Amino acid sequence: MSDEARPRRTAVVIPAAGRGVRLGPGAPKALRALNGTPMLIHAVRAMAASRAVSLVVVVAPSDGAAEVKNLLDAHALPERTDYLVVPGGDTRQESVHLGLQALPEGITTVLVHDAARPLVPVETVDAVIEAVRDGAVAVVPALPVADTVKEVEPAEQPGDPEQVVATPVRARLRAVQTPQGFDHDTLVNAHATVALTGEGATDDAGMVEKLGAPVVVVPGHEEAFKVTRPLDLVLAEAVLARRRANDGF
Ligand SMILES: Nc1ccn([C@@H]2O[C@H](COP(=O)(O)OP(=O)(O)OP(=O)(O)O)[C@@H](O)[C@H]2O)c(=O)n1
Ligand SMILES: C[C@](O)(CO)[C@H](O)COP(=O)(O)O
Repeated sequence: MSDEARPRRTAVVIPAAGRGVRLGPGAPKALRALNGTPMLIHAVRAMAASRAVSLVVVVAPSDGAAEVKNLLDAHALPERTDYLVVPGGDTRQESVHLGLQALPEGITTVLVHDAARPLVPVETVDAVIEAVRDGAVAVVPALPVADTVKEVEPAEQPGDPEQVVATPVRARLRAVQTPQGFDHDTLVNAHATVALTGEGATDDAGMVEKLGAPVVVVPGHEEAFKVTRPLDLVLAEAVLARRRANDGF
């Protein structure tokens, strides 16, 4: 079968194995509730809302795969989408790598989406998928940066102040979100390469950049923010309350 005739199957890997240290003590972050439903379930629903997504691979805390399987079984999820759960690793990068290894043959487009970004709208998910299907090998949703960003030299001694070394031009900076979208073989190759060199990256597109491949930007969304610190939980609950109020009219 020629490449053009291959059916285009899209899978999402959801790294959900983090502890959520910055959120404070409690259950692993992905299992914390937002409006009574675990953050992970919101994130899975956000991905499965796209009709293009046929498989969701959840990368669970290494000691919590059974609990996550039970959670997925207990919540109503679209029938057109299949779900797999695999145990995660010590870093986000390792967890995504383990999720990629669980993908079956025939997947052509892969999205990687943080469980910690539970409220991303389906329009953003579809825009990422469309850009990959239009030929981009890597796609990131991104927003302009609101604050001025400084590059600093870390303090030499604990307690010493950091020194500013540069102020990048803000108009050229973007805050990148997830889901990030990829041609399957490009992402698998990028992860294999960084695993060999030992070089890390804080997002998956960063690994593709290390291969020298182009990364395309599509508009991100304010509601795709990452739940990282306690105040983000307050914002997430407020977004959900606004959605409920809008649905009510
Ligand atoms: N070993 C890890 C670490 C992180 N993640 C996932 O990567 C996403 C983004 O990471 P982040 O927001 O940094 O989550 P945590 O690592 O849980 O946060 P913290 O650094 O505060 O502990 C989250 O969905 C998280 O569950 C993962 O799957 N495996
Ligand atoms: C992938 C990511 O969400 C893009 O902004 C981000 O890099 C994750 O970083 P974290 O340190 O794991 O929160």
